[in-house]
Amino acid sequence: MDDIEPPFQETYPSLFENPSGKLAREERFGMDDDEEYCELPLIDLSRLDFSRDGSSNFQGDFDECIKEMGKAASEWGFFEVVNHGIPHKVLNNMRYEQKKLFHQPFCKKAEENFMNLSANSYRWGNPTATCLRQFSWSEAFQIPLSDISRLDECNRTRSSIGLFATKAASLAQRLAEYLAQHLGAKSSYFRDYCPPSSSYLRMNRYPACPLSFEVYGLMPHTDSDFLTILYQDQVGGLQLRKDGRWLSVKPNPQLLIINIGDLFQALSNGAYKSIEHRVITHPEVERFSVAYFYCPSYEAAIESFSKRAVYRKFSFKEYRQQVKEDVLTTGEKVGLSRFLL
Ligand SMILES: O=C(O)CCC(=O)C(=O)O
Ligand SMILES: [Fe+2]
Repeated sequence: MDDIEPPFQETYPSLFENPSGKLAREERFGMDDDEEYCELPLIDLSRLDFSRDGSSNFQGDFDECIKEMGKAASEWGFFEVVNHGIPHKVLNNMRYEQKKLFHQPFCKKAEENFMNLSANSYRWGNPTATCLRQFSWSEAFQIPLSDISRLDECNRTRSSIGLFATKAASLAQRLAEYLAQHLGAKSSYFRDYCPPSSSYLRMNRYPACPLSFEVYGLMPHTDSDFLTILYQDQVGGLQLRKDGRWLSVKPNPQLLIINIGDLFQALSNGAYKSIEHRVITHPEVERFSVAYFYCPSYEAAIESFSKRAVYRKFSFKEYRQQVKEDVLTTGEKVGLSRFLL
């Protein structure tokens, strides 16, 4: 059988020959010697649903739910949700198809026309890395929602991915609207500027990594969207930075993780936080996750709700171009601070 793994070490021998300085244990896990786990705020979204089982929830529960979300978005930039409305069957089918795709031979995945995806949809490692710390031991398919209908694998693959995307799109919009309302802002913004076709899915696979103390699964970053819905498996490895410490998120495939992206931080004038996060690798087990990135159209203007804006108005296109330029010239995304007034 052909190898499914991207040729990480073979392609970048100089990076891997003399691993320069390990990711020190305290850098991987925070100051303590042991991995430090955090309890993310867990929010039961059934309280948003007024007609569930024919019964109505109380307005008080609804308000409380939105308050909890707003608080989590401000204090953590991350929260977990249960009763989120995406059926487990949809999630399971998505994961099944994702595994099937990634378990194809590397040479097939890397083909230009694989599944009739747009060019550069498949990515792995980091071709511009100059040291191991900049390298990501992972592979991903990045799929704009507008590409899903033309996927030419079998129908089942297309419909499983499509169904997941449709459900995630509607959840993302609802959450964004409630989060905006919580700040007293107009929630119609999202309906007007975030058509489903401008969002995208990223399926991630983190192969077991023999050098798991040397290399990240995904480098530290913030997401360049309004919010992200993440569905991860049971392996674990996601960490977020809170108050200067890296904390690990306990994996629970029954829950979805929601995190605030840069654009919501700008829109909310810094009230909601786009938090840095990363993935560490596992020495023996592969890990899968899928992220839905809720984005506006390229032309959409991002402008703070507040009269005393701390960020200047910018378009999503401008933001993407700036990120791209910074990554090319400095090796890193600078992000929102570029747009501070
Ligand atoms: O795999 C994960 O847990 C995180 C993925 C992620 O942060 C991303 O794709 O932007
Ligand atoms: Fe991310």
